[in-house]
Amino acid sequence: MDRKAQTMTSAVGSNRSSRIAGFHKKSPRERLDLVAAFAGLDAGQVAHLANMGNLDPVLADKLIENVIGTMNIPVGIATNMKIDGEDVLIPMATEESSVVAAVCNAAKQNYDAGFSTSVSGNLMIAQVQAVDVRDPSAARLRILERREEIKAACDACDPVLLSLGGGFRDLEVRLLDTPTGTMVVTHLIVDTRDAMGANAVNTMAEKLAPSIAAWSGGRVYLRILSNLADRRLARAHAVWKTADIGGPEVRDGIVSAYQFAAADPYRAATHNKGIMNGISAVVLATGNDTRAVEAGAHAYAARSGRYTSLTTYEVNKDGDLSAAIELPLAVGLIGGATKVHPTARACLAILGVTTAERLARIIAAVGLAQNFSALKALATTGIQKGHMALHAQNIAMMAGAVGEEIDRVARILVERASVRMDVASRVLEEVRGS
Ligand SMILES: CC(C)(COP(=O)([O-])OP(=O)([O-])OC[C@H]1O[C@@H](n2cnc3c(N)ncnc32)[C@H](O)[C@@H]1OP(=O)([O-])[O-])[C@@H](O)C(=O)NCCC(=O)NCCSC(=O)C[C@@](C)(O)CC(=O)[O-]
Ligand SMILES: NC(=O)C1=CN([C@@H]2O[C@H](COP(=O)(O)OP(=O)(O)OC[C@H]3O[C@@H](n4cnc5c(N)ncnc54)[C@H](OP(=O)(O)O)[C@@H]3O)[C@@H](O)[C@H]2O)C=CC1
Repeated sequence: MDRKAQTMTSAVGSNRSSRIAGFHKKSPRERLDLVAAFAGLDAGQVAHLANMGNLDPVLADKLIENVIGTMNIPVGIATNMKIDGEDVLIPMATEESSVVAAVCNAAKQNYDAGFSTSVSGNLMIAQVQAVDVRDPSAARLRILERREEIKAACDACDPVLLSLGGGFRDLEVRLLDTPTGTMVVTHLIVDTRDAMGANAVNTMAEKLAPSIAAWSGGRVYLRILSNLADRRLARAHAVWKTADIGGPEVRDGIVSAYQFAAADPYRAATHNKGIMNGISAVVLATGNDTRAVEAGAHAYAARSGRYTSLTTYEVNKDGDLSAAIELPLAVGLIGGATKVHPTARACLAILGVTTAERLARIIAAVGLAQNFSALKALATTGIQKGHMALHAQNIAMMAGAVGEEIDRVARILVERASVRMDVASRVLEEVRGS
C-alpha cells in the first residue's frame, strides 16, 4: 500500500464509516484511495482498479456515479447465425463459459434455413397512476375523451422523436382494484423509434400528470414507463431438421424439455435463464439496459398468471423440430450507453444494424438459439459435458493455474471427467512437479 493509502487507513480505519459526505465530488482516483483505505486493499488491487482498460476514465465517470474503476467482461462472437436470410456475426458480452459456444452450435445445425424474425412494433407504455378518484369509471371516460389534447401534449414533449416518425400512438385507461380503492391508471402509448424510450415516455407522463389529476379529480403519484413492453414484442422462429440434430430421439427429448418448462415454473425459471444467457449478453454488448429487458421478459413469461416458458417447440408436418420465441425487447441504438460507450458502438457496427427493430429481431433469434443448445445438451449428454469442458479453464484458473498451465490443467480435468477445484489443485501440483 502506498504512503497516501496507509495514512488513510489510519485515518479511516479507526472509524470505518460508510458515511462519506461529498464522495461524488471527488475524482475517481481520490475515491479509489478512500475505498482502498476503508477496505484495506493492497497495491495490486488498487492498481488493477485504477486501470480502466478500453473505457475512457472521463466517460466512465460520466456514465454512472461514484466511479472508482471498471468491470471488464469479455465480448465473444457467435458465428453461424443467419437471420432473415442475412449472415450476422453476433457480439456477446458475458462472464459465463459455453454461452457463446452454445449459440454457435445451435446456429451451425440450422445454418441453411437460419432464423426468421418479426416484431409487433416499437411502442412503449408510460403509466400515470391516479388515486383518490371519487368516480373512477366516469374519470376513465373523461381522460379518454381528451385523446387529441393528450396526443398534442405528448408530441410537443419530443419534437425530435416526432420528426423521426415517432410520437404518441394510443391511449388506454385502466381501473385497478386495490386495498385503498380503485386506481385510475392511464397508459400513454408512444412510438419511440430507435430509442429504448424510457426518458422520452417518462417526460410525457410527467408533463401530463397535472392534467390527469384535474380530469380524474384525484391525485397523481407515479409517472413512469412500464417495462412490460408488450407492444414491443420481438419474435424468432426456426426449424431444425431432425436428421441434422441427431434423430427423432433427440428431437423428442427437446420437445419434452420444453413441455416440462411450459408446465412447471421451477423448470421454466431455469429454461428462461438459459434464454437470457444469450439475450442479456447481446443487450449488454450493445450498451442497452439488461435489467429493463430481463424485467420485461419475466413479466411476459408470467402474463397468464402462471410463469412459463418464453419459447415453444413442436414437431412440424415434416417431422422436424419447429421452435419459436416471443418476448418484449425494448432496445435502442440511441440513448442510454448505446451511443456513447465505444464498445457498444463497435458491437453495433459488427451487427450492422441501422434500426432498433432489427437489433430486437437479432436478439430474439439469439435467445432461441441459446435455448435450443441448452435443451439439446440437457436432453442428451447432460449440461456438464459441454459446459463443464469449457468451464474447466475457469476452475483451473481458480486453482491458481497461470499461462500455459491453464489449458493443461483444464484438459486433464476433462479427461478425468472431474471438473472440480480440489482435483484442479492436485492436477496443478502434478503439472508443476512434472
Ligand atoms: C458446449 C457445446 C457447444 C459443445 O458442443 P459439441 O457438440 O461438443 O461441439 P462440437 O465440438 O461438435 O462443435 C460444434 C459447434 O459448436 C460450436 N463450438 C463448440 N465448441 C466451441 C468453443 N469452444 N467455442 C466456440 N464455439 C464452439 C462451434 O460452432 C462448433 O462448430 P465448428 O466451429 O467446430 O464447425 C454444447 O455442449 C452446447 O451447446 N452446450 C450447451 C451449453 C449451454 O447451454 N451453456 C449455457 C450455460 S448453462 C446455463 O446457464 C443454462 C441452462 C443449461 O441451465 C439452461 C437450461 O437449463 O435450460
Ligand atoms: N424502468 C426503466 O427501464 C428505466 C430506464 N431508464 C434508462 O433510460 C435510458 C433509455 O432512455 P431513452 O429514452 O431511450 O434514451 P434518451 O432519452 O437518451 O434518448 C432518446 C431521445 O433521443 C432522441 N433521438 C435521436 N434520434 C432518435 C431516433 N432515431 N429514434 C428515437 N429517438 C431519437 C429523441 O429525442 P430528443 O433528441 O428530443 O431527446 C429521443 O427522445 C436507458 O439508459 C435506461 O436504462 C430510465 C428510467 C427508467
